[in-house]
Amino acid sequence: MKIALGSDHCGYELKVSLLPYFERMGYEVSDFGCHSTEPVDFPDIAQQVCDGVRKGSHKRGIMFCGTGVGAAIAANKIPGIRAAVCHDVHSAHQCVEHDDVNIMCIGAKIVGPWLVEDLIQAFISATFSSEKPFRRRVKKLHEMEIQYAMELMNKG
Ligand SMILES: O=C(CO)[C@H](O)[C@H](O)[C@H](O)COP(=O)(O)O
Repeated sequence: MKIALGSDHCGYELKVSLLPYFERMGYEVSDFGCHSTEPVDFPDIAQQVCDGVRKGSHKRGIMFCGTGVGAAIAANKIPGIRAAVCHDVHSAHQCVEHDDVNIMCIGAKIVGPWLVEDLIQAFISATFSSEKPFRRRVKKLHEMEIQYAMELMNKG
């Protein structure tokens, strides 16, 4: 599974510290930035990471900012993206199993170096459930995207 990575300046060091972990686990990753601790704006990075996922070159994405919150807000603006802040292992797998989350957002200033590996492992190993209620709900999320996009277009 190819994974798109991204961070802002607050998440940069944690993201980079995880590169040996990804290699050890045999996960193929692309780093869409940022590439230093120079301040950047998380929406710019979220766009890069999410484009990798929605265009299909990467199956899932993982983003790191200070809290994970800004990254998740930005990612959820992008059609086809379902992003969640996950700071516990149960959410990290259930968000995929029930909600087909494709971008996990982590607060680099909130979680520690051991927990983050468990979060990533849970997120990457999980698969979307084939049960009807979960499929129906994700379909509704998709329909909401279309509905609100149409509203905007009709406003001209
Ligand atoms: O946590 C974040 C957004 O939810 C981001 O990491 C921001 O960068 C955070 O707001 C910190 O910003 P600053 O420019 O480093 O003060």
